Amino acid sequence: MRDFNEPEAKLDALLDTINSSARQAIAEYKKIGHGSPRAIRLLEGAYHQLSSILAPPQHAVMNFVFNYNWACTNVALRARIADVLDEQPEGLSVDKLAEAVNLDEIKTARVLRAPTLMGCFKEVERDVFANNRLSLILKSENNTAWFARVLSRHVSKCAGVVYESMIEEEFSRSHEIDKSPRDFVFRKEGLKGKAWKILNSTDDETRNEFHRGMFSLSELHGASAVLYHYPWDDVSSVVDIGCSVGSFPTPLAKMFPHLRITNQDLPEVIVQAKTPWEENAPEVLLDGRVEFIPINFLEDVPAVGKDVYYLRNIIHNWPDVDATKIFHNIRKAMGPNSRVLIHDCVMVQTFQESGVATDELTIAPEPMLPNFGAGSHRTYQMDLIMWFTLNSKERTLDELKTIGATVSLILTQVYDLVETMVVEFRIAEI
Ligand SMILES: C[S@@+](CC[C@H](N)C(=O)[O-])C[C@H]1O[C@@H](n2cnc3c(N)ncnc32)[C@H](O)[C@@H]1O
Repeated sequence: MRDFNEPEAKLDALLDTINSSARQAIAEYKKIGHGSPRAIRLLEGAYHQLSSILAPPQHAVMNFVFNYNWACTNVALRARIADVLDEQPEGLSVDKLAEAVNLDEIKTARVLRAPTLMGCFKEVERDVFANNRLSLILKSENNTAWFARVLSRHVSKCAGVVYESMIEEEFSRSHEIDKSPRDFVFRKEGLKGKAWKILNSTDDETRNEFHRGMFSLSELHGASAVLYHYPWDDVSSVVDIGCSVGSFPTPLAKMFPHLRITNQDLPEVIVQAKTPWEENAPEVLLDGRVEFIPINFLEDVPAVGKDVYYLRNIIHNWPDVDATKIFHNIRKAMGPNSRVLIHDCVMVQTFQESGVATDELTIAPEPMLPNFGAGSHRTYQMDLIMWFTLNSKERTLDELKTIGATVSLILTQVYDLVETMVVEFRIAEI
């Protein structure tokens, strides 16, 4: 056992973790083109922790704010620079590139150099840029490009007023959904609109942006891992509550032909929800294994007596009072063998709490922070996005348990899928 009170032992252990996780990621990269999320979580967490110990403090701290890569990425996305470069795999001089996207040449080069430093785009010779493995993701055909565009354009605006929203009387101590920094921005700009009305808007561009963003989030989170990790063979019916346009239930139906699936979302979404099924899984529609039922889950009870009530990226959208209403309505629909699956990012503390069960969670090896530190970067950023846009949050397992307990549901199983977790609840036996 190493004594981590000795600073050197700590540094050596972090270096060992970097070494072993990097070796694992390299082996995976050779096979599938990238390291697995599990290896990358360890690697990112360990090297950030090591560098924050070794670097001058002002250097480490200023890196938090010396970070305008989001602004440069936003320009690249909106000007579709990766699409233009894609036609010139050997590289394109910045004067021609700037002309093609109708921007200033000198500014375009500066916008590209900051992400290039981080490995996104390549300067093949002075003022000649080309795509590389990372910048190809920014091509407009990719869902990730759309999600990155929404975050860097809209959410960054909400982030800019967080402190103001925390000291303005009406917003400061409110945890209601319509008192988010986004609402603060809207009020300042004289705009109106509830978040879900806008996201499910009748304006095709906004709606398309949102739907592609949701597909991207699921890709980013590797959320399809739930298809392989949950025992779907043991259930026969699944309700996807807040299904959107079906990025989860369509592959589920294809992989498990015995399942009967109910899609539930707001009426305006259910109208659009059939199209992707017609395009991607028409055989399931023809089999009659899938149904579409509109719902307002804050008020209505979902389809009754099904085996699984699955909610992905739903509970994190709602403050506690609304999340409790959703649980309450589902509880009314459940039969004795039903279970609820909450599929969200789950917050794990940066410290080891004595007496708090960690269930099935993977805890990082010492001397790393128990939650892998920077290896959990995206989870903590998602939590902030939920706050900035919906005054909501990602939750800890204990917070989820507390909401479940209000309707006599107990946590029975946790599946740690690295970027997200699937948390199973069943009716508590009395
Ligand atoms: C963040 S999206 C998640 C979509 C999908 N579960 C996924 O992971 O891709 C949230 C979904 O909740 C739906 N929603 C919002 N408010 C709702 C309500 N009151 N009743 C039913 N669905 C609602 C939205 O229309 C949207 O499709």
